Amino acid sequence: MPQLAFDIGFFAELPKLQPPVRKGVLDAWDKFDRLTLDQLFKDQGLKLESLKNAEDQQIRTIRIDQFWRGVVLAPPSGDTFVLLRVMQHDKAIAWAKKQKSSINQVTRAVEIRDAATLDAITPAYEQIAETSPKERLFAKFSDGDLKALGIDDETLRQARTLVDKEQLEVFAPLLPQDQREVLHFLADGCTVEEVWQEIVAPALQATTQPLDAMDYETAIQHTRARIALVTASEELRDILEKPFAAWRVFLHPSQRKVAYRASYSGPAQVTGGPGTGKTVVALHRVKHLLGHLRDGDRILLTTYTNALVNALRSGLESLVEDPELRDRVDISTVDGFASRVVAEAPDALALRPLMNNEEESRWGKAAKATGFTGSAQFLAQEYRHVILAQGIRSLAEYESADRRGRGSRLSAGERPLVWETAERFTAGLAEDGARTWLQTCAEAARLLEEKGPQYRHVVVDEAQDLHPAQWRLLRMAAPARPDDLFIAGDPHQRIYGSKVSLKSLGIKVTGRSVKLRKNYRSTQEILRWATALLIGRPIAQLEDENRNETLLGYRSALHGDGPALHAAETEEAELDTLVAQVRAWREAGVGAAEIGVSARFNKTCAKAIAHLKDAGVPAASLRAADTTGGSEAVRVGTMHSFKGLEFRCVAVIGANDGALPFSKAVTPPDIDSQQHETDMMSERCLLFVACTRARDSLYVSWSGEPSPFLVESGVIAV
Ligand SMILES: Nc1ncnc2c1ncn2[C@@H]1O[C@H](COP(=O)(O)OP(=O)(O)OP(=O)(O)O)[C@@H](O)[C@H]1O
Repeated sequence: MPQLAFDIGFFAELPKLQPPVRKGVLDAWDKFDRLTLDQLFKDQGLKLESLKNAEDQQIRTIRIDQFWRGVVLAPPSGDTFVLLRVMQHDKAIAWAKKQKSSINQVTRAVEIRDAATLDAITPAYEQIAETSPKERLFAKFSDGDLKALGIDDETLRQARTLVDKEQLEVFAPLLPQDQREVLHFLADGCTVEEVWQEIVAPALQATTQPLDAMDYETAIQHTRARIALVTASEELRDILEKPFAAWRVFLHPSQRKVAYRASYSGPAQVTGGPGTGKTVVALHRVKHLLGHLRDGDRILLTTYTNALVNALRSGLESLVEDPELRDRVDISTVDGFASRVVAEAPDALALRPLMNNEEESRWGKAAKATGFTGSAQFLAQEYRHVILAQGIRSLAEYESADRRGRGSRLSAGERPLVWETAERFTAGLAEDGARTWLQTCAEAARLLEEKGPQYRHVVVDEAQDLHPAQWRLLRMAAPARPDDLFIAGDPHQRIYGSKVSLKSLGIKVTGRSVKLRKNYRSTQEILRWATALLIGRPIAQLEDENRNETLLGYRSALHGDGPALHAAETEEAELDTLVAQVRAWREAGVGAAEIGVSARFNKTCAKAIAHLKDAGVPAASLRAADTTGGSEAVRVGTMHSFKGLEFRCVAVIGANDGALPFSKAVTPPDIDSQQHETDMMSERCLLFVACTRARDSLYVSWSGEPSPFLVESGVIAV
């Protein structure tokens, strides 16, 4: 039976296709499903035509409607066809004629390249290279190494002509996708071994069969990272209706390898820069675990904010169809989980959670009562980063506690007074029926220690900001067995001032840790700009705080404009320009809810909402839009609340000196020098997080003096 499969290149263009064209795709798929091979080739409506003067007679076109054509790979044997692109008639014909298909000898995957354009431009680059004083870009790699990574003879010839990364950017979109990635990784400084692990090893996992260079039927089945086989029209309809949901169907080989590994002997970790699909991998891992769950077993899937809980819930709904299976997953913030455990305890007391701004004044009061003369900020941090972090329950434990990581001096003689003040603080809370969130987590961990774990697996997203008390709770939530913890996080996105490493918590992921490098969200231009904010700043790993993380090989295959920057004289003028920018996006066809506006402070967000509304643009705060169903409003929220989210267009406003870094969020160096450094880094990461939420367009503005982060990193001209 013939069938029409779908190439990832088609999905990438899908959001731009109008509904009638998508319907045409569905009808075409239906024909492939219904007709015999002979009928297909004869069908006058479909016109499965080969093209004159084409590079490859296997590349044909089909009619989608009067104006649109599909470009199809139609192998000479087998009956699986692949829809590569849907384009307007003339463009489709021109594009189709230039493409050539092949089967990669190493990865065994089907590849498509723009052979005509590559042939046309390569001689010119060969000439440039001969006279260029620069060393060739891949000079240090032998032909043997490159071939072992799947670089074929044609690409090898082209790669050998390149002298710099700019030239590679010219060739890259024309090359077969895997080979393009191999060259990008090597050009970015990755080793042959790293690239092999990233690209070749996962592809080889999919097959052990010997290669027949003409057996497209088998090769198509093996190209799961780029070619989707759809078995039912409902499934295709669902895919066509959710054009941004390609992640459900296609996983990059490195993503698939992590998510669908049969089993991990202990905790496993996936890291990677923003937009590399860590959340996607976490969701697929949940799907995999659900497929192997024993009777009565359950999964806990956690993240950081309620907005992200909602996103995970809808992600899981689209990935796992069976509602009964989905019911075996509890999705919650870690704090939400802690509250539930505590509330379910037989002698549970209903304690109100303490708000952050209340905490410091309570520390002030406790210090006054005991006569401690240091600052309330010092006490709050000592409690958070030493006492709660180490789960200390007595003066004796505190007296022998390791204060490494704290940059403030405290003599042995001072510890009893600090401890007494901490006891005064907690007693005050208990009298008032209140508890900090971290205390709730600590209490929940204690209860689970008594009662035993509630889950078979725990999957943690946005892991980089969790506090040791939260980790202890998660550790207690599942028994220490294979596949107990699956952890996704990015240390470049730490925005809450803790620098906890898994190693220090006794969670060992060595040998079970994978880094993702390909960004699926933003354009390369936006990424390059945003990553410059962090370049040269050491970022401690999630796994081990004594080792630094890098963004080596981190890149996007998407291209577009870089960020638009705007310096305003006053805040009022800045908000006027924001309105103009949002209007321009709307006029270009971007839906209101696809636009996110982010600022450092709530008050700036409130002003932006008011300003947009006054100008007739629907706008709502992130939280309100979620609860009131304001689906047709521009989303406005603080940079903290933007964590983990994404929008087609993002405006980051108020990037001023005084806002980033915000002095109240940064511990003064004389109170704690190390915490000062950590807080400064968090502020910098906050700007990075906000900017990396953008898919197509990023706009950054400030009034008065710009943030020193923008100036120091050289991303704005001053
Ligand atoms: N294999 C894939 N194919 C297509 N799209 C993908 C793929 N993997 C991820 N994406 C898309 O890329 C975007 C980013 O994915 P995701 O949110 O999982 O990344 P992340 O690493 O968790 O990001 P962040 O750390 O910034 O929160 C999403 O729109 C997702 O649908």
